[in-house]
Amino acid sequence: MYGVTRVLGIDGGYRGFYARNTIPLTPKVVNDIHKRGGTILGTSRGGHDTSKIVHSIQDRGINQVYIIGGDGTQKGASVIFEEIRRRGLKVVVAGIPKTIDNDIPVIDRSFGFDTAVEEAQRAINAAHVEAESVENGIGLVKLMGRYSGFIAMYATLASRDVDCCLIPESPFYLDGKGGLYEYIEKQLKENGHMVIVIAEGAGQELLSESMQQDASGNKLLQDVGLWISQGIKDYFSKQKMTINLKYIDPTYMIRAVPGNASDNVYCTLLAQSVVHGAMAGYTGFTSGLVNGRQTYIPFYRINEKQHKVVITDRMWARLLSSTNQPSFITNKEVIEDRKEHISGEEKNAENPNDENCADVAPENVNDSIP
Ligand SMILES: Nc1ncnc2c1ncn2[C@@H]1O[C@H](COP(=O)(O)OP(=O)(O)O)[C@@H](O)[C@H]1O
Ligand SMILES: O=P(O)(O)OC[C@H]1O[C@](O)(COP(=O)(O)O)[C@@H](O)[C@@H]1O
Repeated sequence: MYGVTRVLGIDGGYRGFYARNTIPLTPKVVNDIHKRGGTILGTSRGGHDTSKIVHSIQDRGINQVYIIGGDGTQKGASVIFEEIRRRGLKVVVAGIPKTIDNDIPVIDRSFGFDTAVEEAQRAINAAHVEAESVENGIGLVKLMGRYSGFIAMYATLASRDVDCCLIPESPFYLDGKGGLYEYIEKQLKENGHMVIVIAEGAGQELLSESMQQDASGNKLLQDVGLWISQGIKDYFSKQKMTINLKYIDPTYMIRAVPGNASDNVYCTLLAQSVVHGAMAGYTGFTSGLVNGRQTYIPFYRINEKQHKVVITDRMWARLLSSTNQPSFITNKEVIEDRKEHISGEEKNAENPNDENCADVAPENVNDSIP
């Protein structure tokens, strides 16, 4: 449509700009990639050297850069965009949101999320079958989600076999009245089995803090699944009650599957519209669906904050009423949280540019660069 003759793939994330050879991308090369998991380009953490990246873009004569990744990647893209602007180059920088955690704000969802929720059903089903087959069976499934519990929340809502869903946004406690152990005991006494879903970032404040980071600076989390399995076993052993706990960690198996039909359609839509935006001369934006509509969102809006489950919102309330689990929070905390949320919304209403991306426009490379 646009008569482009050369498309280069950057191998292995940001460091691939300056440390690796490029991969020529032709229609033949990319024809089947939606049927495979992972990435033919490779991925990495760390290695964002802005100056070297922009030098490489200049040296190779690249005039449009499309960057696919999560919140860290979008931040990196924004820094590249600023440097390109500072150097006065006529190069478009556009982002495509990709993370199964769904922690990118503004957009309806990032691609891969829907697939992850669907694939998580297999693990939850297995946990349910195992738990139901034995006396006092507990099936425990860990799902991804460092800071945002969307996969756990949606997988729980979709399955309806889950009795308790624990996410990073909803602090919980273990012992005493209203605590997790009391709830598990009640469920086992009433139903003889139960299924728990836990997001990898849930309850991290209860574990000893890890000081380790990955190359991108993300904190390396402790395995909350193993930790809570042990806690549950210890509790019931003290209660002299026999339980059968099966812990399933399907996290990388879920991340490695090919996208489902809905994610494939979403990718087509994102890919086509990001190219149309770049060809129209827009730059410094991420492409994404907002309330079902295709939009171009300036980097500064995408990078403002992380998208998280709001535990005083309806979706979490729906989850609580479908699992019947305790909310682990007091009324006072709900009121405080709600107040905070509402005051945030009011602030945005006063300044719609802060929250409504329809009112903010990305830059046009032809206008902004001399
Ligand atoms: N604030 C930042 N500025 C520049 N580069 C960043 C920033 N945050 C992350 N990056 C880079 O973005 C890449 C991806 O970030 P990472 O956090 O690993 O994954 P994700 O994009 O999935 O959140 C890494 O190469 C990392 O170095
Ligand atoms: O491959 P790694 O480095 O172990 O990544 C694991 C992390 O990647 C994720 O799947 C996605 O996180 P990011 O979006 O930050 O890359 C997390 O849920 C998980 O903690």
